[in-house]
Amino acid sequence: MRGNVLIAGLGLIGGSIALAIKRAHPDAAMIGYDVSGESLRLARSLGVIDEAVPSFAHAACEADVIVLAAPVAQTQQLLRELADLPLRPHVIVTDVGSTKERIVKQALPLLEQGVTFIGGHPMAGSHKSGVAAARAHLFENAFYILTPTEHVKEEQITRLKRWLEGTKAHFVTLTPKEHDRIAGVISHFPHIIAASLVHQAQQYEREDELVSRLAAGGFRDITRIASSNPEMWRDIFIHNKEELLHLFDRWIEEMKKIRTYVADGDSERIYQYFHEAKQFRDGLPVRTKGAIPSFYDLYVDVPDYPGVISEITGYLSKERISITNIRIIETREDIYGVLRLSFQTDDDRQRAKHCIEANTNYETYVV
Ligand SMILES: NC(=O)c1ccc[n+]([C@@H]2O[C@H](COP(=O)([O-])OP(=O)(O)OC[C@H]3O[C@@H](n4cnc5c(N)ncnc54)[C@H](O)[C@@H]3O)[C@@H](O)[C@H]2O)c1
Ligand SMILES: O=C(O)C(=O)C[C@]1(C(=O)O)C=C[C@@H](O)C=C1
Repeated sequence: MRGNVLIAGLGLIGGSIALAIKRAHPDAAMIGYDVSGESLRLARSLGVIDEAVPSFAHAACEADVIVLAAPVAQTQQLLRELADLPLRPHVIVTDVGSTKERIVKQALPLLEQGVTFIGGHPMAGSHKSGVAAARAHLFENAFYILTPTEHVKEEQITRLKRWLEGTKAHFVTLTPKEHDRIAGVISHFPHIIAASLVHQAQQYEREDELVSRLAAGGFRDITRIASSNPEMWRDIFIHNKEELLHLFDRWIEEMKKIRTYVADGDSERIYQYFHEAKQFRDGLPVRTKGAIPSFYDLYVDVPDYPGVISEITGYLSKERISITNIRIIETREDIYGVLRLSFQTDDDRQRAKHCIEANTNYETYVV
């Protein structure tokens, strides 16, 4: 498709959307706007956009598609500005914000003027922020939620999906309320848990500095998202307040319940608690990105001697196969350890498997 695509907010998500749109529509002109001149310059020099513009209003009036990709409170502000501008009659305006009710409400004046606004939320991301972390494949296989109102015609939704087809995401339509309820439990609330675990460890650290030195595997896994952008999460918590207050109450009840099992030394109930959680967690779809990101993991049995990791990564780097994560799962003296290598795609994982098998006699397997 051809046309001017304006991306307002060139961070992780805006940058990734820009790259995905360009991948599917190379003739589209990707125009970027950001309040940060630095992000704008970086986006231009990384080739994420074709043109950087200093004025949102001017570029919006010339745009065929407008993607708002700023933090949610800023997205509301941009929607306010759009409502006073003479936009092209056929323009499609969308956003990528992690909350939907307040944003869609903010878009009502636009919708009442006959402008197409379709709320959107690609359900994949990272704890990293900024355009340097943007990737065209960030949303591959992820769910991409759309929250059109009754003002929006079906053909406009189809047109937006065509613009976004380079994301290779799966589109799902929800009402803004449904969206905020579900995102509350699987995305927003877990961020508070991660942050509060970190706060708890930090308080313990004041009494014993070994705490952070010993914080390893499990703690790191469960608190990864506590490294996310605090501005973004502050805005999400202000937007989805009602749902989150409800989740706090339920969580406190949940903690009281498991606390009682522990206090009573009720081994049967404690076992059941973990067992049921494991069953539900293990049953979640693994190939779909989203709240539980999918990783393409390859396991390698490696002898426990110094240099084995650099040997393997050396073979992979010669073949230009990039690894997204690397971890030794178990090493004890004199026995084989398990090296877990994570890749962005199944294809990378297959290539890595062949490469390691061709260069070593270490056993590899996919679980
Ligand atoms: N990070 C994730 O995992 C994730 C996933 C899905 C959706 N989202 C949503 O995507 C949006 C962007 O998040 P991100 O992770 O890309 O953040 P980011 O911090 O990487 O990027 C945000 C960008 O918006 C710019 N910005 C701020 N105010 C602006 C304004 N008024 N006009 C134009 N640009 C402005 C910032 O300078 C920055 O470059 C947020 O609404 C967030 O809720 C994030
Ligand atoms: O993987 C991560 O780091 C994320 O936090 C991604 C995540 C999530 O909670 O799943 C964060 C916010 C979004 O709106 C969508 C995705």
